[in-house]
Amino acid sequence: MSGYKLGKLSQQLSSVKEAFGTIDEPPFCSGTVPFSGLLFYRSIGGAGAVNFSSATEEELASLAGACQRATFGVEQKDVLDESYRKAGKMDPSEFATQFSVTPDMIDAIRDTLLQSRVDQGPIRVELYKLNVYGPGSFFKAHVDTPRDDKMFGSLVVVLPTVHEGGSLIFRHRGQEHTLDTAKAVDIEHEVSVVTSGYRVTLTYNLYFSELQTPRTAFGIMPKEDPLSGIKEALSALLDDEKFLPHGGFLGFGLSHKYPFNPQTTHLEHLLPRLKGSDADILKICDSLSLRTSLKAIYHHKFSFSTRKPSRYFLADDFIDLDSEMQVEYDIVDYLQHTYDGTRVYDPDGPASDSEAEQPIVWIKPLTKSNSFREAFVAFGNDATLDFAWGDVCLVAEVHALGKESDSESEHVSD
Ligand SMILES: O=C(O)CCC(=O)C(=O)O
Ligand SMILES: [Fe+2]
Repeated sequence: MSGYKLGKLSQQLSSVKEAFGTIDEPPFCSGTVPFSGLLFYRSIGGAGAVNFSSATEEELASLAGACQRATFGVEQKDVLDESYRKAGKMDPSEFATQFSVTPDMIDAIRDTLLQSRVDQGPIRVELYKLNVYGPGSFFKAHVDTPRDDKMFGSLVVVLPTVHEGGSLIFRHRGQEHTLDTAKAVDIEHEVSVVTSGYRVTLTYNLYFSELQTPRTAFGIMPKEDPLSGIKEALSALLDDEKFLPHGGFLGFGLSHKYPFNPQTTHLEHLLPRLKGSDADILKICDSLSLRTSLKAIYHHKFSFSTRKPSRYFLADDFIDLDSEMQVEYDIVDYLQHTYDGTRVYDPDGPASDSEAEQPIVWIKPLTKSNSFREAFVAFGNDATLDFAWGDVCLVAEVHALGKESDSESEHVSD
């Protein structure tokens, strides 16, 4: 089982990786819709209104004056720090607007962010806040915290006012994008300093309104399956007897970020929540009858100092290392001796030296989009606090040649 190398298959594997690379959806989209209506709000001792067909500086200054200072979330707490976020906020109970999100806008979001390939069910849109960014306001780079596990993104509507600065800037895969109106999901973004005027936004949270079950979803089937080419490429690779002849795993880094708590979340409950291209991968693997599951993948922090960790532990669920008294081995060895899971190595990396390791071929590179850190007491010369780094990834099991790939055979050992 040890020492498997990909060798001559690299060409075929590259085309499978390339095919999977094409299913990633953009993490944001933008568009413009006309609006010239009114916004009413509660102010101290009365009410105010702004007419967005011709909002004046004075009207907007009054709206800004009726706002509270905006906070932001850090580790599940709301924090006020004007060196990080300087803006006004108003809760939906304090205002009413004639602006509404139309079904057309929701369709555009579905088509772009979710790509309509997987039936993700209806989208629920909930007004979350009004924000006013006056002169000198900004919001430094951050990633939004999903309100719950059904939230998949947010919609920011920039109302028509005269202002300069205040661009929404996204960073994704090393590229920077600047937008005026946006719908963002789980990627880093910031609002640049407003240099003059007032930038007024309405933010909506976007949710899947039902529990998502892409595995059994019954939706409108597209005429032609857009994933068929990818399925064929993967199927050809799996049929090649030189590919993982003794079995192993296909690994898929997740594109999206999911809300979870390693102490309380079970990975099997997260599986039906996969969205967009992550859900597509599940669909592709299901269609080829591969056993697919989410795994918590652990490695030691020192692995981060080398270019790429070459050994990991694939755990069937999150492991609560805080409750461990002390860990005497290398964390990957320790986990393997103590928990359900498998030690894996990348056949592109250094050769495996252990019979107990299985190869994992990364069809989509492991990402850090769902990484977490677990503290434990390491026992060396001294007992010191140490960390294991974990991430969540999707894996599909590839069975050894000549073995059935259905779940009946999993109890057969060799
Ligand atoms: O105002 C914007 O464009 C985005 C604001 C933002 O990032 C947030 O509220 O989390
Ligand atoms: Fe944000």
